[in-house]
Amino acid sequence: MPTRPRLILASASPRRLDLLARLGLAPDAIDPADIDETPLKAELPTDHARRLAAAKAAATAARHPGCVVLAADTVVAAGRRILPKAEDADAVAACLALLSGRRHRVLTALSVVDAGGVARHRLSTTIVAFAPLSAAAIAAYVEGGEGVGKAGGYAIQGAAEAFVRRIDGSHSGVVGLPLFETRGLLIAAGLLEG
Ligand SMILES: Cc1cn([C@H]2C[C@H](O)[C@@H](COP(=O)(O)OP(=O)(O)OP(=O)(O)O)O2)c(=O)[nH]c1=O
Repeated sequence: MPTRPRLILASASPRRLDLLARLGLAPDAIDPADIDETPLKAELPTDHARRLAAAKAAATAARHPGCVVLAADTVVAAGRRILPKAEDADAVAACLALLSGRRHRVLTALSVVDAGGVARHRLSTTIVAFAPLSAAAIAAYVEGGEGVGKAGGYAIQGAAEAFVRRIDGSHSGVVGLPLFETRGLLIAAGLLEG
């Protein structure tokens, strides 16, 4: 039986590690790519997510020839607008005020470079509908501190799931690693049985 290639997770995100474990996989190494995540001028959210996931995978794969490398990028988009990773409490409040009572997209782009150096890509798109949020509800969420550092200023895996009226797509995709698409790419890379 051929030996399975080593798996490198090109991500510093503990959430992605946990989600990978749900596929029965533990990476042989974690080696995040350190790339500039600034959107290009007028870059569309889907293009941005795809570009960053591919760049993360390529940067890490260059350091691990002969290994399978998995990278992802999650973007919260309101229309054509890319929401920032909320830097502080004010940014979290601004994101939630923008998302209140409306639908937005959460895009997670995946890139897997296989042991032969072939890159494959997938995009998971999820529509999330938020309830209208009162100033008090936003203040309480900001106070909890969960939204800082998160794309779009919230984390569905925490208290913010209570704001979600409806989700169409992939819950794991919103958290950061869509399991359906990840499984497909890892089967193609020979790391999982089809
Ligand atoms: C919308 C949403 C975002 N997020 C956050 C986590 C991240 O801060 C952000 C996505 O940022 P990413 O740049 O995709 O990932 P990362 O910076 O966490 O890790 P790496 O680049 O090393 O892979 O989205 C959640 O955790 N839950 C959610 O529901």
